[in-house]
Amino acid sequence: MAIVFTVMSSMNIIAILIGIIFVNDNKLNPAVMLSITMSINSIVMPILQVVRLLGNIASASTSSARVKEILDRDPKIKTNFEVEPLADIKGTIEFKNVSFKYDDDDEKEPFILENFNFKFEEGKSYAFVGETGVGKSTIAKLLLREYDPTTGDVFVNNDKNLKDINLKSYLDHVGYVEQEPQIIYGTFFDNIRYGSFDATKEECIEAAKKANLFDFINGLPEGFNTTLGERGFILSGGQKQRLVIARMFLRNPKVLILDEATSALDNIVEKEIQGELDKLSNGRTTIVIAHRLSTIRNVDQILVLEKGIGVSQSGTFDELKGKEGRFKKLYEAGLMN
Ligand SMILES: Nc1ncnc2c1ncn2[C@@H]1O[C@H](COP(=O)(O)OP(=O)(O)OP(=O)(O)O)[C@@H](O)[C@H]1O
Repeated sequence: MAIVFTVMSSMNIIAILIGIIFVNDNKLNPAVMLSITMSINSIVMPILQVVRLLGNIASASTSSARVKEILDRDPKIKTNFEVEPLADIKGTIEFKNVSFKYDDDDEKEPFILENFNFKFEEGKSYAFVGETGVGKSTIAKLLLREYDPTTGDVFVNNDKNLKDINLKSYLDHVGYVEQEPQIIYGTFFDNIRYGSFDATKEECIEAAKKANLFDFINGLPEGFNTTLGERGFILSGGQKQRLVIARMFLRNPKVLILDEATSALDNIVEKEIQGELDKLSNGRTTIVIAHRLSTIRNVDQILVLEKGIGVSQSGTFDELKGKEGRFKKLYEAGLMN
């Protein structure tokens, strides 16, 4: 297209130069030359526009072919929306011979989890600990079905393969408290209701009370109608955590995944929040992805992950802290703080 543009412009300039020579030699009237130049321009400009348009059409059709290629791709995670929804999560959740790596196609990439086997009992609490990068959060991602195992399976309700379950209905029963609490632009009501859109104002207030957030919100001039988020009221780290905990009380999930829920808080706030988290976990299958051992004192079972080994130790906090092994090392390294 640039070539056409250059050729057309050059021809235009040449025509003008020839015209000037003719005018100088008195072979052409200046008025006639002006009208010829204007006529040439009025022919050339539309041709250039058409050429430009053709170029745009060509690049748009290449882009739309790329978009189609992406849309036509089979999603890796099958959502099974056509399958009957899961009414509840009951019984065990089991990882059976699960091996996982993020890039299935890369043979050189090592497995993050290799032949991992574990059964979570209904209503009990578990914590994964281990050095950074060992695969703790990956376990949470597999439970949330952000990924499927490379090999092996995850079974819920004792024997239902997670791959075959209606994904939305499963996730409706799973609560996830992530490292960075997500606050949306909206009021406290909107933020607590986020994820349980049918909840009434009374239910939101009840959830805020359970998360120990009610007195704070009620003390604000606009109460639950205070706007949060970007350009709105800014919450502290602890208040954000409480807001997410209130959301969870409202959603009332059967399975709770807490990914380093208290990592960003100071010790005093962390202790206060821990009380609310313990209340929230009560009676639910709870899986904590932990960095600070102080947050998992009360869980039923701690699993220590080690690179290349998988689960190297398991037991209660008190059992593990007295035993030789990785947990004792982590404990003595000051991860209690
Ligand atoms: N989306 C991803 N794509 C590719 N590799 C990833 C991805 N997410 C994590 N990893 C890699 O997988 C390994 C395990 O990560 P994971 O986050 O599960 O570890 P972790 O034990 O939770 O670590 P941390 O304590 O630092 O959060 C790490 O080597 C990490 O770099």
